[in-house]
Amino acid sequence: MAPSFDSSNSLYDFVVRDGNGVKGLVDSGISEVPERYIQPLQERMMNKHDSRLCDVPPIDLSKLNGPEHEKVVDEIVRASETLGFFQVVNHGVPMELLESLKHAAHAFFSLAPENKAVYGTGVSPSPRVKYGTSFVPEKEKALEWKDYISMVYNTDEEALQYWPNQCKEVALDYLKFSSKMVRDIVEILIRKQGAELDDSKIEGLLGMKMVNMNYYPACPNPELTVGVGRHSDIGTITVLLQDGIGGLYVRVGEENGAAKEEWLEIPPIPGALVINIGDTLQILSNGKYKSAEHRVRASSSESRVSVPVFTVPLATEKIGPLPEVVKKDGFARYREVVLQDYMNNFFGNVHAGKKSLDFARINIA
Ligand SMILES: O=C(O)CCC(=O)C(=O)O
Ligand SMILES: [Fe+2]
Repeated sequence: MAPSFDSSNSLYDFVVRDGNGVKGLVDSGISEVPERYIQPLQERMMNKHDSRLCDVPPIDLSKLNGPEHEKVVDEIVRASETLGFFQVVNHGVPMELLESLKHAAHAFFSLAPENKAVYGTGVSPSPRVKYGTSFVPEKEKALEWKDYISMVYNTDEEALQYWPNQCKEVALDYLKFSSKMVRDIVEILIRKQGAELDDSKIEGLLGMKMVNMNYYPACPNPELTVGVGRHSDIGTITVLLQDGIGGLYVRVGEENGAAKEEWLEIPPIPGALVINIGDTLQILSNGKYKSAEHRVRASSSESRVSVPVFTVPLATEKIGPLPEVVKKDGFARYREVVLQDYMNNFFGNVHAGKKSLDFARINIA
């Protein structure tokens, strides 16, 4: 018997406060998306078959170590300057680990609600581990159809002590195996802007790492809601593992020649990882690299999981356009910001496309 939520508040309490999440809502037997999840018309995502697939072939990262080095560098730079999204293969993360990560995500979200709720805000045994739902539910008019667990890396010991048993080992391995690729790509992109950063500056830019596991339960009316609303990520780059269900879309902007707003689907490619540029690289490059605006459609048939690793500068780091680029351009598009302030602004507001960048933007008359 499906529960009746006689007010929007009782639904909010069930999903958010009591930690049942969207998964709990679906498991309770609902047959349609509750009012609280219905997005305004302009944010809804139309039928899956109405949009084009992004057909750019994945970039083979192993070729960075061979005679085609420059060609691969160009592919990475070009993708970062246009869509801000690309896929990579031969990336150094073992295939079996990718499979284990998807299983681990399902294992964690299959736990009984009370076993996930122990990682909720205010009760989690570590401030660096957080289970939640939607993005900032206390501020959102319409909630997002997603539950997540987020794990910020500090030390191995801490991760093994506090991250959930169902996923801690694989999440830690994933973070380690992907770190080299993240560093290589970020170094390539910075060098292409004519800047040489010393090791300590690079470490500062890559200083904070967070692994998330996202869970999007099968949804009775995917056309009325969103899995994740339009946003850009705030860090340097994000590495994302998606399963085979699909539903990740990136916005093609006017700068890429689109006449009107268009969203391309980033198709699941077995064994590939998705890379997207975050706000930090857009700011550092004075706008040359495009932090990608993206969103996720809920799926009607099966639950979907995705596992991003976010690489973000240290909270104390000051981020501004690289002096070499400002010199070439003759002006700065962004002011220098302290990353902690930038994050507080991002996590304190609902998803709203690339509005997060306004926090650092200098309005040029
Ligand atoms: O699930 C996905 O494919 C993307 C998720 C995402 O954009 C995020 O977690 O920032
Ligand atoms: Fe994202």
